[in-house]
Amino acid sequence: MLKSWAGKATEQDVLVKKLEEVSLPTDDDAPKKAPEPKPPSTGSSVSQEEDQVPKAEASLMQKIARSKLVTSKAEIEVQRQDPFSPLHSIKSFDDLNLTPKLLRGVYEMGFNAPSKIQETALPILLATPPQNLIAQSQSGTGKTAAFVLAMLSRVNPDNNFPQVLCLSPTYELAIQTGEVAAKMGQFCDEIKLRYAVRGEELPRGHKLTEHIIIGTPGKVLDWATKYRFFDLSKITVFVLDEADVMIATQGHQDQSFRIRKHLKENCQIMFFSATYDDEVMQFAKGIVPNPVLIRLKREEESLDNIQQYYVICDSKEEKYQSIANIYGGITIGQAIIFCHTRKTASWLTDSMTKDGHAVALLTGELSVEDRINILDRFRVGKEKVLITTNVLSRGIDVEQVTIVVNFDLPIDQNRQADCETYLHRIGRTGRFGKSGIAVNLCSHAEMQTTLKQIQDHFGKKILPLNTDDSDELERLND
Ligand SMILES: Nc1ncnc2c1ncn2[C@@H]1O[C@H](COP(=O)(O)OP(=O)(O)OP(=O)(O)O)[C@@H](O)[C@H]1O
Repeated sequence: MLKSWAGKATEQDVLVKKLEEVSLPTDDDAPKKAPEPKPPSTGSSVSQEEDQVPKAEASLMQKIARSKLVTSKAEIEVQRQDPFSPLHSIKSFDDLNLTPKLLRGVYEMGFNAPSKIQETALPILLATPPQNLIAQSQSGTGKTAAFVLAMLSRVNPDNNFPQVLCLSPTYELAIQTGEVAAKMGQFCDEIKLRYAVRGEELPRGHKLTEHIIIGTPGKVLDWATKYRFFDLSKITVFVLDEADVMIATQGHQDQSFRIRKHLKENCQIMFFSATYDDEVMQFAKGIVPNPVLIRLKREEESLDNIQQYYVICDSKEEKYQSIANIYGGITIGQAIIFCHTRKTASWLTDSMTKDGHAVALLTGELSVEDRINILDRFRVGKEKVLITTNVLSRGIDVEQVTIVVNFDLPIDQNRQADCETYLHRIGRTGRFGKSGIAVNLCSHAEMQTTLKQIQDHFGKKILPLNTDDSDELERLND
């Protein structure tokens, strides 16, 4: 068993328990971020407090709640700086020349074949000479498993000092990565791991002997440069995980750059992110010289098997009536209803419960553990309807969902249509080639503005639906 010297919880249960005790994100070595300024209120139904959870918390929840690998129709796009370097994709973990113990760990985890990102990334990560990599693919596609495998296989256990360094944006995400490393390396007794996270203290003058360090930037920087517990110039593999979350945690960019400056030129650098906007790219470029760039191409076809409708409703009571009609008129597998604020979500939950429906409410004020319990109940069908906010807009698979209702249309901070969130929300239905229905409840004014922006963005017509007409509703069953 790979030894973790952190003295920290290494079991999922314990971790989840611990999460209850800390309010996230609690990475206390990161300077606190000032709250985002709230957009001015417009007096509409979306003017109450929005329900946004911090990126780190959302990412953690996805990691813990995910039941399996996310399958993606998107293709991998590879951009290489060096067109002559050998690059081939592998179809089996056996092709990677891993040590037998490591290979056993991989199979023990139930990984029969590499995922798409792993097929492409692993040959690059394990190539000789080592190549730098910037990889982007959506959450749940197997990035963590890919770089953890690379980290473990690059360790030289004869050298008893830190050689592999992995930076995570928060304590909890660092522990999650360590858990994967511990599982994958369960037969590699000789490899040792140490967490550099808050709560871990070492006596002055201590020299680390563990091979892998997984930690948060502030703590790692302190350990390496202030206390000299280990030598950054001896690091041969440097992994930066969750770059998009890292950027959202103030101070981490700067600390990561400072760590980076101490690394030797030949240190292999791997950079992973689920999203890839300009800020992430800037960050990546500052850290990774001459990288191979791989990314999952954007999925454009995701709306194809979803019938999209809108219903004109000028008050929340009218919206409620619409939902009641839909509920009475069509055969629903399971439904998710998205509201913009916790307040609306609670009101809707109370109203539906009073009318005798079994509904569940999932909002950001709940602990991560409670949210996961609610999702688990919904997954097994204990409730047919899940009412939620943007807390759940991305990343969670529930295969039985046949209808998604936007009680409020998704808008961004500038009160423009948030097309990405729309895609993620309605992408909760119609998964794996099944057809799904998305119903948007909106006012006349919103139909002409936000809904039109969404329609134009995706180039797909959103049709009117009269929920008072039972024949029309009946036709949705076809
Ligand atoms: N080759 C594989 N075969 C089967 N399951 C896999 C494979 N690779 C990863 N998984 C599983 O799929 C899930 C998602 O993998 P992983 O956490 O590596 O994804 P990720 O892209 O890092 O996600 P995130 O962006 O949330 O960190 C995990 O439960 C993991 O155990």
